[in-house]
Amino acid sequence: MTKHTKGEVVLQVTNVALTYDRPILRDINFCIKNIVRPGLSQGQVVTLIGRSGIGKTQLFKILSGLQSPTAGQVTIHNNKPVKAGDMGVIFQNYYLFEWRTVYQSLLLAAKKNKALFGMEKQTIEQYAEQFHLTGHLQLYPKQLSGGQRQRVSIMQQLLKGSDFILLDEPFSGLDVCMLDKAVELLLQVSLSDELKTLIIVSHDIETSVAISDTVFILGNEPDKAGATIKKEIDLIERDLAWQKDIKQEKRFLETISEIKNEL
Ligand SMILES: Nc1ncnc2c1ncn2[C@@H]1O[C@H](COP(=O)(O)OP(=O)(O)OP(=O)(O)O)[C@@H](O)[C@H]1O
Repeated sequence: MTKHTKGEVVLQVTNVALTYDRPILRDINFCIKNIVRPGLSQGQVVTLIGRSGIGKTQLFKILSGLQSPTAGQVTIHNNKPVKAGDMGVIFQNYYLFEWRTVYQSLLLAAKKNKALFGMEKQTIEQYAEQFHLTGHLQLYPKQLSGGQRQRVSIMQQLLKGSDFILLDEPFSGLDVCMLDKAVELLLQVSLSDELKTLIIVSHDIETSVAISDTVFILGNEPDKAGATIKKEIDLIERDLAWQKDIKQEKRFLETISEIKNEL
């Protein structure tokens, strides 16, 4: 197994509950720790899995600071309560400003990042090359394919400089080719910085687990109203993380069955 240590807590969820006319989420407690791998800039990739309607989107919104929980709190680095804007959020439909060119949108994002002051244009061009978008910078979003929109959305969040990127169903609606590219892209993003933390909410269990180091299963427990984290699976401990072609391996398929049984 690759040598690694788990360091500081980068995100902590404490006693989070959400109630509308009935309890939706209860007693949500988990943390994400910074993974350190010698000689490698390795971010965290975490997947949140649960059956339809269980509360994944609600938890996603709470994690991103876009929604306040009824109780409990989410904190990031050094116990700072999370607020809207702290996290880069990529929604399923890759929302983009339709009336701005790709370049104009990216420039707006880059200008929010003080660390890029004076280097915005140069950084956009570098990312565009890396993400195969150089020839698309002067186009409007309606002139892009689904995969290109996704790459622009991810670039936007990277330019803003957020350590956390939350992705809602990043694999839905992609064909097999694009799916492979999206996976490659997310891995590339996770390797760009040790503190970069990707949190993925997805129905595509196989794909998201294959690129994750930790899986959290959101589900119901008998006789208790509201969903909670039923199980945390450390894929590093199981020697299933950071491995190419892991999807074919028996051990991986057993973990997928275990997850499905929990849903
Ligand atoms: N504003 C609201 N008022 C009342 N109930 C709500 C509200 N928003 C969501 N819910 C309920 O919260 C529950 C969880 O919804 P959520 O969208 O988080 O599910 P999900 O796990 O993301 O589902 P899916 O995978 O189908 O997208 C659902 O039962 C839903 O009806």
